[in-house]
Amino acid sequence: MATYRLLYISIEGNTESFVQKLAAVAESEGDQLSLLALGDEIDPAHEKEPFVALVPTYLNGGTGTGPEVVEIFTNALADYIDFGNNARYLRGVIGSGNRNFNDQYILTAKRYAEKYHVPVIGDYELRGTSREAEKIFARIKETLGE
Ligand SMILES: Cc1cc2nc3c(=O)[nH]c(=O)nc-3n(C[C@H](O)[C@H](O)[C@H](O)COP(=O)(O)O)c2cc1C
Repeated sequence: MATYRLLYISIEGNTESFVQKLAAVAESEGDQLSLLALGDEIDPAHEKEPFVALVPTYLNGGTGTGPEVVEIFTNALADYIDFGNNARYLRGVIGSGNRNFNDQYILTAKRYAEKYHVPVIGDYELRGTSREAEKIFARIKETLGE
């Protein structure tokens, strides 16, 4: 049995729903998740083990991928990763969004990957499916080690 550390932020509940799907997959495989949901009310703390971040996309302005497209709502997650040495423990990001946004689909996760030099290990739309949770949990295990 292993425990996998996941950090996430969920403004409207979709990411929370997908995290619960991941938790169900983990439990079915005899593993556990160590979860931290970020928000403005969470005090910064020092992470002590490798983690993966689930990053929904909230952008406004612009229609493409230029720098004028600005983050809204999810900055608490980035601030937490930037705190102390936390970024050192980030091993990968999972992007979520809505394909209606075309080129901006999961753009925030892609920006994290570039900024922190880690891979995007999976993506899904909105609440995701159980099948996607199975595939992405397998990637989490590969990324964080058994
Ligand atoms: C104001 C707003 C802006 C959004 N911008 C994007 C975007 O640029 N790209 C994208 O892929 N999804 C975008 N989305 C879709 C969200 O990322 C998607 O609904 C996600 O599942 C929200 O996660 P949450 O319910 O956990 O907060 C946007 C949604 C809203 C409400």
